[in-house]
Amino acid sequence: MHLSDNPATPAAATVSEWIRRAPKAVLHDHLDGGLRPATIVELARECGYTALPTEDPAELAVWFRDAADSGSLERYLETFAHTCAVMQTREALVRIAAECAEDLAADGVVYAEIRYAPEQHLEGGLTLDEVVVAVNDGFREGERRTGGRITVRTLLTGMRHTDRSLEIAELTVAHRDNGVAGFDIAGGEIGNPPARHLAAFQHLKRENCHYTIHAGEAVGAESIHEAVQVCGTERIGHGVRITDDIAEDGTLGRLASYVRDNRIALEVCPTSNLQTGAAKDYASHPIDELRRLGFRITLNTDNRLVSGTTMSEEFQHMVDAFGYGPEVFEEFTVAALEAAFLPLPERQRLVDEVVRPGYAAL
Ligand SMILES: O=c1[nH]cnc2c1ncn2[C@@H]1O[C@H](CO)[C@@H](O)[C@H]1O
Ligand SMILES: [Zn+2]
Repeated sequence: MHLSDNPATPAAATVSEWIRRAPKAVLHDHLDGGLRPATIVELARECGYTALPTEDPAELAVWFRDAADSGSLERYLETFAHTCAVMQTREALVRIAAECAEDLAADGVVYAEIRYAPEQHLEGGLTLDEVVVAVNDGFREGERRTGGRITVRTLLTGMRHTDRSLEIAELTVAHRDNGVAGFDIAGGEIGNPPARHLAAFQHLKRENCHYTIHAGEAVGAESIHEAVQVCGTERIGHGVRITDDIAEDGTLGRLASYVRDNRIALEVCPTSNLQTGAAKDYASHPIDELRRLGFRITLNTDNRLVSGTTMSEEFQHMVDAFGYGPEVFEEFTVAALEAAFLPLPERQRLVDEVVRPGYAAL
C-alpha cells in the first residue's frame, strides 16, 4: 500500500495532477481519524499527554497507518485513543477542524461531511453543546481560510457500544441549522447491532433529520438489513459486505436489490477496508462490481491519518486497480452530492457550478 509521510499532502510522484485538480466530495471522513501528525505532537505537549508512540510527526503518521493495518476493526479503532486524547479543549477542536477543512480543500475536495463523536471530547470539561460549537467554529474558520473553496458540514456520531445515542440524536436536531447535517453510529460492529440505537433513529425520523449508519464492514448482510429495514438508514457507511447477498453470477438477493433499487448510497472506503480486513486488496475490492451492478457508489477516505490516505490517493488506487478515468470520478462525485445531507438547491449548485465545470476543464 502506498503511504505518504504527511497524509495531508499526497505524494506528488504517485498522484497525477488531474486527480488532484478534480473536484471531489467526501461523505465519510472522521474528524478524529484525520489530524495532522504535527498537530497531534504539538497538542500532546501542550496538554501533557505522554502516551504517544513517538513525537516525530513523520514517524507518527507511519505508526498510525501500520497500527491500524491489523485486519481487525477493533484493533483499527484502538489507535483513536491517541487522537481523542488531544481533542479535549475548545482551542484544540477549533484548530483541528480548521486544519481539516484546509487539508481537504488543498486536495480538491469541494464538499465534505465530517463526522465525530461528541461524547469522546468531554474529558476536559466541555459540554456536548460546547464540543459541537467548537467544531463548527473551526470549520467556518477553515472555510474562510480557503476562500470558500470548500463547504463543510458535520455528522454527529453516537458510539455503538455506549448508551448515549438518543442524546446525540437530540444534539443533532438542536444544531441542525448550524452546520450539523446529520447523525451516524460508529465503533465496533460485532456485538453492537444498529437496532440497539433504535430510539435515536426514531427520534431523528420524527424530526425529519438525516442519518447514516456504519454497517456491513465487520459484520455481513444481516447488519446491513437491520440498518436499512429496521433502522431506516438513508445511506450505509461502508456497506461492502452487501456482496454476501449477491451470487457469483451477479444475481442480486432481495436485500441487495432493495439497496440498489432505492439508490441507497454506499459510502465506500477502500483503503480502510483493506486495513480492517473487509477486503483483501484493491483489485478484488467489490467497489467495481457494485458499480457495474448499478449501486449508488461514493468514494471516501474514512480516516485520512489512520488509513494513511487522501481522496486523491483513493482515486489513484482506483485508477491503478480498475483503470478508471475522470468520467468515473465525476460519477462518484455527483453520486456523493446526490446523497449528501444538504438541501437540494445547494447540492444542485455544487454539481452545476463546481463539479461539472471542474471535470469539463480537466
Ligand atoms: O470505519 C470505521 N468503522 C467503525 N467505527 C469507526 C470507523 N472509523 C472510525 N470509527 C470510530 O468512529 C469514532 C468517531 O469518529 C472514532 O473515534 C472511531 O472509534
Ligand atoms: Zn467510518
